[in-house]
Amino acid sequence: MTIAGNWLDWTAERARDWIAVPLASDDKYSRGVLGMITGSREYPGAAVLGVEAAVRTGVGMVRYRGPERAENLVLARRPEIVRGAGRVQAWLTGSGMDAGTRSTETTAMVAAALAEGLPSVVDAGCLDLVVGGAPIVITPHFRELSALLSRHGIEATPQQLQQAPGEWAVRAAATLQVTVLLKGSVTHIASPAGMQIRVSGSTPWLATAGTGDVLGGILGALVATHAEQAQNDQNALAELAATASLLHAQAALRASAGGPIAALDVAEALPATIAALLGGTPGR
Ligand SMILES: NC(=O)C1=CN([C@@H]2O[C@H](COP(=O)(O)OP(=O)(O)OC[C@H]3O[C@@H](n4cnc5c(N)ncnc54)[C@H](OP(=O)(O)O)[C@@H]3O)[C@@H](O)[C@H]2O)[C@@H](O)CC1
Ligand SMILES: Nc1ncnc2c1ncn2[C@@H]1O[C@H](COP(=O)(O)OP(=O)(O)O)[C@@H](O)[C@H]1O
Repeated sequence: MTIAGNWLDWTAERARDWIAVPLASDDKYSRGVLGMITGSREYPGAAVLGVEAAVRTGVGMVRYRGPERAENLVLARRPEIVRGAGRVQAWLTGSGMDAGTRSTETTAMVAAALAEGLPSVVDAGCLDLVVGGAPIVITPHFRELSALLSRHGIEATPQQLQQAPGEWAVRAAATLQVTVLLKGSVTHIASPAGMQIRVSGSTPWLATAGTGDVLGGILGALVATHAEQAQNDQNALAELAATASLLHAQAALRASAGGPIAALDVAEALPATIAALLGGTPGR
C-alpha cells in the first residue's frame, strides 16, 4: 500500500477483500439484486454494456427497467436479466441517458428509485437527480462533473478539472455530500467523510466509447453484493468504487494485451480478471 499525500493508491490486495465470493449457503437473493435504470432510445447500447458488466462481475440477479428497444437488446444479449419492477438491494441509474431529453416518466422512475435510500450508483444522464447525504456514488467524467458543479454554483471548465482531478474530486464530494468517482487516466475517488483513493495502472486503450458504461455495471454489482456496508458507510462506497475501477483497469489490460479493445471486451474479461485477483482457487 502506498499513500501519496492524502491519496491512498488502491491495490489488488485491498480490492480482493471487496469481492463477495458466494458461499454454499447463498442463493441469488442473499447475494444481492441490482436494479438498473439505464439506456434510452438514443443510447440503448449503454444498457447492454452495463448489464453485461454487472453479470460478469458477479451478482445474484439484475432487474432491468428501460425503454422497449433497450430492454429487447438487453434480453437478447443476457436472458438471465429480469425485466420490470421488483425488490432490489442497490440501484444503478443514468448510463446511456441524457438529462436534456429524459422523459418525465423516466425522471419520476429514477427519482423514486433514489428516494428508496438504497445504496446507488449514479452515472451520466441522471447526475442532476443526485441528492446529498444519501448512500450514493457518482461516476462522472470531467465534462459531466463540470456541468454538475455548475448546477451548484461552482464554475470550473473540464480542462480545469483535468489539471487537478484529485482536488476537484475532494471538493465535489464535500459540496455534493456523495462519494465521487472522477474518471480519467488516473481515477480519483473521494468520500464526504474524507477518504481519498487513487486508481492508476490502466491502459489508454480504455479511451473508447462505452467503457464508462461498463464501469457503472461493475460498480453496481459490487454495491449490490455489499449493500449493507454501502448503505451505512460512505467510506465503504469509496472502497467499492476503487475496487470497481481497479477491476475495470485490470480487465482492460487483460482484454487489450497491448492492442485495441471495445467496451464489451472489457466486460467479457471480468470473470478471468476476478479469478486471478482471488488467486485462481476454484470454490474459494
Ligand atoms: N454505445 C452507447 O450506447 C454509448 C453511450 N454513451 C452514453 O452517451 C451519453 C453521453 O455521453 P458523452 O460522454 O458522450 O456526453 P458528453 O459529456 O455530453 O459529451 C458530449 C461532448 O462531446 C463533444 N463531442 C461530441 N463529438 C465530438 C467529436 N467528434 N469531437 C470532439 N468533441 C466531440 C461535444 O462537443 P460539441 O459537439 O457540442 O462541440 C460535447 O461537448 C451518456 O449517457 C453515456 O452513457 C457513451 O458511453 C458512448 C457509448
Ligand atoms: N487515457 C485513458 N487512460 C486510461 N483510462 C482511460 C483513459 N481515458 C478514459 N479512460 C477510462 O475509460 C472510461 C471512459 O468512461 P466515459 O468517459 O464515461 O466513456 P463513455 O461515456 O464512452 O462510456 C473511464 O473509466 C476512464 O477512467
